[in-house]
Amino acid sequence: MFELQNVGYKQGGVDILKKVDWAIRGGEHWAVLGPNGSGKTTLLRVACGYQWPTSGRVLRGGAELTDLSELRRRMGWVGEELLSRVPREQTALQIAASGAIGQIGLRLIGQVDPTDEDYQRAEQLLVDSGCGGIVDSPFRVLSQGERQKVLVARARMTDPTLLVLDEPCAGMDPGTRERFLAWLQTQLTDKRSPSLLLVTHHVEEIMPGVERTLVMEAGRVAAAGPTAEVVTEGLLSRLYGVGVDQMVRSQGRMWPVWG
Ligand SMILES: Nc1ncnc2c1ncn2[C@@H]1O[C@H](COP(=O)(O)OP(=O)(O)OP(=O)(O)O)[C@@H](O)[C@H]1O
Repeated sequence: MFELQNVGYKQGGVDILKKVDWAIRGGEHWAVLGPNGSGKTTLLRVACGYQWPTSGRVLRGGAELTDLSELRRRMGWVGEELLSRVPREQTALQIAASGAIGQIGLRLIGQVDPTDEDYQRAEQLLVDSGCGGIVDSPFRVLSQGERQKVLVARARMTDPTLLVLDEPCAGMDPGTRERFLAWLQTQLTDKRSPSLLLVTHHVEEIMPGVERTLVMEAGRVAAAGPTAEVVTEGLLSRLYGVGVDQMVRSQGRMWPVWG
């Protein structure tokens, strides 16, 4: 689907990304792990076409990209920055439908409104994600889990081939998080879903459907491949500077017991 070859990103004389090679094929779901400041967000911004690398190549479908907006159109992004820009008084349906016109919520004047078909599609996406009961609720009253689902529905309005979820469980209580992750697992196994990139600091959030993991360390790819092979006690201890006493494996998930 897309490929980064020998990608570097330098800002203010600092190498933020160094010699990154990464290829994502259609239908693959990836987790992206790495300590704070290791370059995850920068990598995804390059991968999704929000910024050019300062060296290396970005390919899509085997051909080198010359137009980043082409890449951006095929990517959906759900993260903290987006969450903070949502107009809180607008309804779940309005927020979801605004994805069809490339906006975060609707402006009251001077814009092209979503069509009736867009609203129907947005409602269907919300219903399919178990949010049928909150379509007319203002965003401000929604739970953290519902907010994430509304933003996923918004991102899916343009049929992205790849969807980035940047720390979607941040701030969720354990019950909300587990219900959200159970829902995410159903999305991962649904053939209609786009490929997913899940950025997280918590290994246990890597659901069984996320079969591959890329690990960033100081701007480089420290490891990439099948999650079960890549995510080991030794790697986690080195990455985070805290020992892992044991890794509990249960129902396809891994729970590190930090020492
Ligand atoms: N525009 C910028 N100018 C200078 N330095 C930057 C810029 N953007 C990011 N950095 C630096 O690059 C490094 C990687 O940042 P990035 O946000 O990609 O890391 P991250 O792995 O996503 O971190 P976190 O887990 O904390 O979100 C950090 O040291 C950050 O301070």
